[in-house]
Amino acid sequence: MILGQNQYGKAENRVVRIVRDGATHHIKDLNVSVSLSGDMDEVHLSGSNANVLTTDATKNTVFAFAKEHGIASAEQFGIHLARHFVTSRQSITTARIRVEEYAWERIETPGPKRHSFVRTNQETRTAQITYAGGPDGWQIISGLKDLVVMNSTDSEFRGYVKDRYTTLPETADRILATEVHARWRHSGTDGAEPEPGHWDHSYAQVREHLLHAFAETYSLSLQQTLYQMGARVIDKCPGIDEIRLSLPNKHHFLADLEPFGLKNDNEVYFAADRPYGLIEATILRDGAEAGIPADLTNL
Ligand SMILES: O=c1[nH]c(=O)c2[nH]c(=O)[nH]c2[nH]1
Repeated sequence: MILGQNQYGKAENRVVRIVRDGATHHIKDLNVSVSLSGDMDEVHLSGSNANVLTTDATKNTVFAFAKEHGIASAEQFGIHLARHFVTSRQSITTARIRVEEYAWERIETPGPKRHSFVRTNQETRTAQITYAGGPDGWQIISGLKDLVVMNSTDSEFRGYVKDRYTTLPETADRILATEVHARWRHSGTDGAEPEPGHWDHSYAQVREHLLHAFAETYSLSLQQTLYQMGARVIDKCPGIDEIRLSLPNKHHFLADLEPFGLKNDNEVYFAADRPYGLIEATILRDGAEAGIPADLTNL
């Protein structure tokens, strides 16, 4: 038998970095997972730990880098870490850094103190940085998850296959709601430090395009809406070659009010949490090769 693909590292390092600018403080709150691979046959086969950088040290590196380099963005922090692991040890050939970022909003109060925050309840920003060495060894995938959106009209669903198990009534006016889970891959990344604010600006742009495309599309299906959302990003963001969207259809069924002698004129819905339709697709720039895995749940 042979040893197949393997990787190791410390998962879910919860690192919070405070920047104190006088009375005004800033917070970065990340969940960072490090995964290293390379010449690790012997630790599995003979038990020699000679090539093993401990997962404990990878954890320590995350916290030390938060101090030494600061956290400009999830992407930039991941780039620093990935470069460090691959360039500092010959036995490590690939580093994959996954980051979730939790957003805090300032609680604005009268007076000079600016150190209170409330966790925003919207999406979680994500990033995955993989570095396999050399100038071309970078892959940077940004993303978001749990961004819940709803259109209360301008959505229909008709003309689908009717087999003997089909009971769903056609509708020309329904609620369309989903929880956006998106990943997008940046092209031409060489790990160089872009201008300050680059990654935040890029993130804000993609988020805006996704939301606007969702709002502006008259939907004939969630599949069609998904394509419009992804296509908008590829069209408007030249530095992004690929985007994958995973959209659960958060079904809203008309509540049956007839037993109570009430007419339901598209006003009262039952928001079902499961089961849900799950609509997923990748949209690619012409000529680009797919690099984002199909199953986003582990990303
Ligand atoms: O937008 C939709 N796409 C489907 O494929 C589907 N299937 C279903 O039952 N409802 C919906 N809605």
